[in-house]
Amino acid sequence: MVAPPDNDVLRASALHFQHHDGSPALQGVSLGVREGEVLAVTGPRGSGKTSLLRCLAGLDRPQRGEVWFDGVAVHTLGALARARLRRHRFGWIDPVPVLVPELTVWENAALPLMLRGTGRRRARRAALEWLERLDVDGRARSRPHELRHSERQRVCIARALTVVPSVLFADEPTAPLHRAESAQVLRTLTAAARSHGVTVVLACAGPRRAGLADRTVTLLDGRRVRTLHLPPVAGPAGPAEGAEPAGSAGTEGRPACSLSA
Ligand SMILES: Nc1ncnc2c1ncn2[C@@H]1O[C@H](COP(=O)(O)OP(=O)(O)OP(=O)(O)O)[C@@H](O)[C@H]1O
Repeated sequence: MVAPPDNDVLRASALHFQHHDGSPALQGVSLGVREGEVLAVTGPRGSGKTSLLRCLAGLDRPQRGEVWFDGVAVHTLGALARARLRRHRFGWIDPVPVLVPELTVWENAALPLMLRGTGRRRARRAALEWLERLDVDGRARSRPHELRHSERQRVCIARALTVVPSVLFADEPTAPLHRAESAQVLRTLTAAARSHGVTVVLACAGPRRAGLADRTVTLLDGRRVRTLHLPPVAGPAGPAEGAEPAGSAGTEGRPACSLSA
């Protein structure tokens, strides 16, 4: 097997993924991510954003298709090798903050570094730096239950950045934050990634949050689309006359969706 001959640090080819219960999530998605790029993956709920990020990060294995990272065929790796790859090269942010309740905030943020073998003192210093950037350094000695939900999410973002991963997968990272806070945190995240050469794959539901990205890829029903035009949902009698498409801000109101090649 030979790596695709291009400059993308991460590449997916014709990914097909379905969940254990048979739900189709990805139906032939291909994309490349350049080194240092901030790529936004947008699309409505259920369009496959999380599934795509999970396949790219080696958390799930596609049933068909290939994932290449830095010359490594991720789709062929066993569970242990994928876990090692994630620990050493990738960062992950979930839409809901999950922290170790027994550890303090700084210990949580330093944990991935310590798991990589960095000493406690150095890991603490790095964690505090990132907590400061995310404006939660004042909470460094608190336990997660003492924080507000949005503060816990900032800690999760700091934790993901502390290791300065090669690729950061951020799945709706600002979902628990209100709009102004969300915009500020996204700016911090993308600026930090740019200054440290971190490649970012960012899933976000709406085009507004994708504004800070270098490029946007849109999914609809597990496929990559060029423009998002949601067709009206057909009932037993067919689409309602003049029905409003249940679209996002990017919807132009035409009852069709154009699929990319
Ligand atoms: N654990 C699961 N088991 C079965 N089907 C699932 C599971 N998670 C997601 N799906 C289905 O897979 C498809 C893609 O979901 P996915 O979560 O990847 O989309 P998404 O764009 O990230 O949506 P959201 O914005 O709601 O997170 C949807 O049809 C969804 O219902």
